[in-house]
Amino acid sequence: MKLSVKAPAKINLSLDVLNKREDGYHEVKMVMTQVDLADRVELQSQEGTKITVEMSSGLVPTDNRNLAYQAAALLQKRFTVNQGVSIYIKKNIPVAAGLAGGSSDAAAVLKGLNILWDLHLSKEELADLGAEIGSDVSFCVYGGTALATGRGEIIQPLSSPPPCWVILAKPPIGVSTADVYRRLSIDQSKPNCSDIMKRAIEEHDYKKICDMLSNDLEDVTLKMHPEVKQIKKRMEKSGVDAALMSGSGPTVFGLIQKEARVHRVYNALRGFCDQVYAVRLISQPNT
Ligand SMILES: C[C@@](CO)(OP(=O)(O)O)[C@H](O)COP(=O)(O)OP(=O)(O)OC[C@H]1O[C@@H](n2ccc(N)nc2=O)[C@H](O)[C@@H]1O
Ligand SMILES: Nc1ncnc2c1ncn2[C@@H]1O[C@H](COP(=O)(O)OP(=O)(O)O)[C@@H](O)[C@H]1O
Repeated sequence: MKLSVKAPAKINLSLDVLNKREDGYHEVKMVMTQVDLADRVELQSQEGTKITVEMSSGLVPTDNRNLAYQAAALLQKRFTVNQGVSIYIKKNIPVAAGLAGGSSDAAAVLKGLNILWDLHLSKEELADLGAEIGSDVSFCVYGGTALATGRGEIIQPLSSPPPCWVILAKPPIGVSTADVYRRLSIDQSKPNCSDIMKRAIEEHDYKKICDMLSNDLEDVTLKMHPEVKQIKKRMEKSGVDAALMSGSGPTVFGLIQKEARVHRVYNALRGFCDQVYAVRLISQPNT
């Protein structure tokens, strides 16, 4: 049997870092949402118990360091599955970009193998397993839009934000999430933006969503990589409604509601940065 699962990218509309925990992770509160830039994950049963991964892009290892491999191995071990799988990933999401491409691939494998291997696990159970692979995997299992707390693995689904275009621009640098968290100094007095962002989404208030875009990790990455700051400035000047860096970066996204403006912004960024995408928010959870 063969199965194909879509693995969409995410952006962080807000990201508050609350404190550093004893286990080395940071307690966060963030509003995340998916966009229609997606990898395609193909799963095919294979003889024996071997797990193999192939990718269209050579940038990511295909051995047990691959998050898709880890997802399959986790299910196989936890539920003593006596079957193998070959995984092919058509990579469309830029790697190490703050867009959770690897986490989304892992979530797609969990969801796909749940069907292929007849495991009958609930979304909650899949999300709990996802948290063992990475902090962003649980959100990717749910998909859509959500408030994420804990280290990012506690998910409260939210309604969809008002429809809009999203311009993504990724400079040719990779950013290590661990490195960005390590360099952050937490400002405890800073107001918490995610609660207001959550309310703005519930109220379907596009202007408030734009006004409240906020990311505590942005300053850290902008200081390390001034070219990210340049891209953000360029985006703001070219006419987006609001712009922000996603996750630990370096991708910057801009929100636009007027379709007539999308081409202008896209072209202004294309002259400046190789990887630019004009996509839309996904309005329904990806089941
Ligand atoms: C920053 C965010 C925002 O959505 O996204 P990305 O920029 O990676 O897309 C996430 O918090 C990233 O999630 P993810 O990429 O799954 O992180 P993990 O693999 O769990 O952790 C990588 C490393 O980041 C640090 N880390 C991660 C999450 C967290 N809440 N606190 C941390 O301090 C830890 O040092 C950890 O070893
Ligand atoms: N299937 C995968 N796709 C992308 N990256 C992966 C995958 N498996 C493991 N990785 C590793 O995970 C790291 C983070 O990748 P990614 O999920 O693309 O970025 P981010 O965490 O910034 O959103 C990279 O260093 C990459 O080598």
